[in-house]
Amino acid sequence: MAEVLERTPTSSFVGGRFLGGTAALEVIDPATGAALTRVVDADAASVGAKALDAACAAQADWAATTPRERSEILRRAYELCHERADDLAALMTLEMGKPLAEAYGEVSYGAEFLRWFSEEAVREPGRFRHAPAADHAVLTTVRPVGPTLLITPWNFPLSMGTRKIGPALAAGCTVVLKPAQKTPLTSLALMAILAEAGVPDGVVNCVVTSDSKGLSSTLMADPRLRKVSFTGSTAVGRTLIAQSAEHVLRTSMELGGNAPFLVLPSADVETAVEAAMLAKFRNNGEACTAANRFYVHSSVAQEFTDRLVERTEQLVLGPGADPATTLGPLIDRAAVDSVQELMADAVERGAKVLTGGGTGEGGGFFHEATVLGDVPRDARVQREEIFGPLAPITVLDDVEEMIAAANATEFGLMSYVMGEDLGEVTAVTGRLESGMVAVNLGVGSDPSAPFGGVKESGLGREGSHEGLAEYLETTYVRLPL
Ligand SMILES: NC(=O)c1ccc[n+]([C@@H]2O[C@H](COP(=O)([O-])OP(=O)(O)OC[C@H]3O[C@@H](n4cnc5c(N)ncnc54)[C@H](O)[C@@H]3O)[C@@H](O)[C@H]2O)c1
Ligand SMILES: O=CCCC(=O)O
Repeated sequence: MAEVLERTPTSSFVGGRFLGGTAALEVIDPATGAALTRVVDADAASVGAKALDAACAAQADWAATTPRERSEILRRAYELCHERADDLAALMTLEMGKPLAEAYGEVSYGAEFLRWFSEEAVREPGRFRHAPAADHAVLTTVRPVGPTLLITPWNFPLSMGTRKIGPALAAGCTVVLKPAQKTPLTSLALMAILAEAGVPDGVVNCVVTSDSKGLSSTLMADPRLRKVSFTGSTAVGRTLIAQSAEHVLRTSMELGGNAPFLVLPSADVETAVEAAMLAKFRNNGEACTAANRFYVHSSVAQEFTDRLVERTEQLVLGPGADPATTLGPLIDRAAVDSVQELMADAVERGAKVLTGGGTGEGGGFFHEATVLGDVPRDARVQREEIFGPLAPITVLDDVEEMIAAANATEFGLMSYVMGEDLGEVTAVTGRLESGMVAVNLGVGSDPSAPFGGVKESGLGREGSHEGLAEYLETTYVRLPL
C-alpha cells in the first residue's frame, strides 16, 4: 500500500502546477506514530498570495464557461476518482487511520459530490415574472460569488474537499483549498485528478501549510476574496466568522456536533443497536455527526445496553490497512488523551465502564471501543464533542425528558431517533433542534440531501440544491413592459 506515496505529489498546487520545494513537514501515520512521508510546508503569506492571484486571474474565464462545460469536467473528475479508488483509499487509510473498507466508502461518498454537482451545474436557477401591477417585469438571475477560500478538516480527507469544490466549480467560482496539515496527501492527489479532468490552470489551487491562521488571514484581508467555506471546529469557525466581517464575505460554516441518539419505547432493539454501531463507531468515532450521547428509554434500556456491549466487543481494533480491522487508530496522541479524560470524568461522577476503556500498546494512537453506563447528566461527555469510540449511555424514564436532554446543548448538527411508532417518532423529530435527523438509521450523510447544522453547528448547507446556492449571488434586472 505504501507505494502510493511515491505517486502522490508533496507540494502545494498553484496556477495548475505543483510548486516543488524541500519536503520538511511530516505526515504522521496514526497506526504507528511514525512519519509516513514529508510534504513541503508552504509559506502562508507568499504562497497564499500566489494562490489567490491565480484564482483571481482565472475567475472571469471560468465564470464564462458554459454550465455544460463545467458539468462535463466535474463528471470526468468523478470518473477519475473511481478509477483511482485504490490510491485514494490507501492514502486516506495511511494518513488518517480509518479502516480500508471505510476509506473505499469515502471514495464513493466523496466522488458522488462531483457527480451530483456535475448534474446541478446545468440546472442554474433563474426566473422571469411580471410585477404585481404588470407595469414592469423582474428578471432574476444568479452569478458566481467569486474567488473562494475552502478550509477542510482531517477526518474525511476526500469528501470534505469535494463537498466544497463540486458546488464551487459548478457555480463558476475559482478556489483556494487549505486542507488540514495532518492529512494533505489525499487533497494533493485530488488536485492531480482535477487537472487531468480538464479543470483549467488557476481554477483550483491547494495550499499545504502548517500556518493555517497565516493563510486565512492573508486571503481574508484581500478584498478580491469573496467567500470562505469552512468545515471544522466551532471555535475556529467563530474566529473566521469574525474575520469575514472586514470585507463582508459570504460564509458557509460546517462546525462541531454533539449528536443525541434517542432510543424510544417503541424502538426495535436490534435495529437501534445496528444504527448505534454505525452512528458511534463509523470513522473511528471521529465524525461531526457521530452519536455523542445515548438517551435510552428505561423500558428498553437493559436489552439495548446488553446488545450494544456485545456488538461493540466484536469490533476489531487495529491498523486501518489490515483487512480484519473494523476500528482504526485515532488521529493523534492528543485525541486518545482527550477520550481518556472524558471517560475518567464520567467515571468519577458515577458512570460505569461496561466494555473497553483501554488504549492500545505501541506507538500508534489506538483507543478501545468503549461503552459507559449510568452516565450522569452533569458529565462532560454530555456537553463536549467526544471525537472517539466512546458511547455514553444515560437511561431516562420519560420521552419529554429525552427531548429536553437532546436539546440541552449549544450544538445542533445531527440527531438519531429510534422507534417503530411513526406518530411518536415524528412528534419527536419535529421538536429536535438539529439540522439533520436520521430515523432508525446510523448515517444521515447523503450528497443529494442538505447537510448542515443549526445553533452553533453552523451556517449554510452542503450537498443537494442548497449546496450550489452557497456559491451563487442572486441579482435582478427590472425591465419595462
Ligand atoms: N459540520 C461538519 O460538516 C463537520 C465535518 C467534519 C468535521 N467537523 C468538525 O471539525 C472538528 C474536527 O476537525 P479539526 O480538528 O480538523 O478542526 P479544526 O477546526 O481544528 O481545523 C479545521 C481546519 O481549520 C484549520 N484551522 C485551524 N485553525 C485555524 C485558523 N485559526 N484559521 C484558519 N484555519 C484554521 C485547520 O488547519 C484545518 O484545516 C470537529 O469539531 C468536527 O465536528 C465538522
Ligand atoms: O465529520 C463530519 C462529516 C460526516 C459526513 O459527511 O458523513
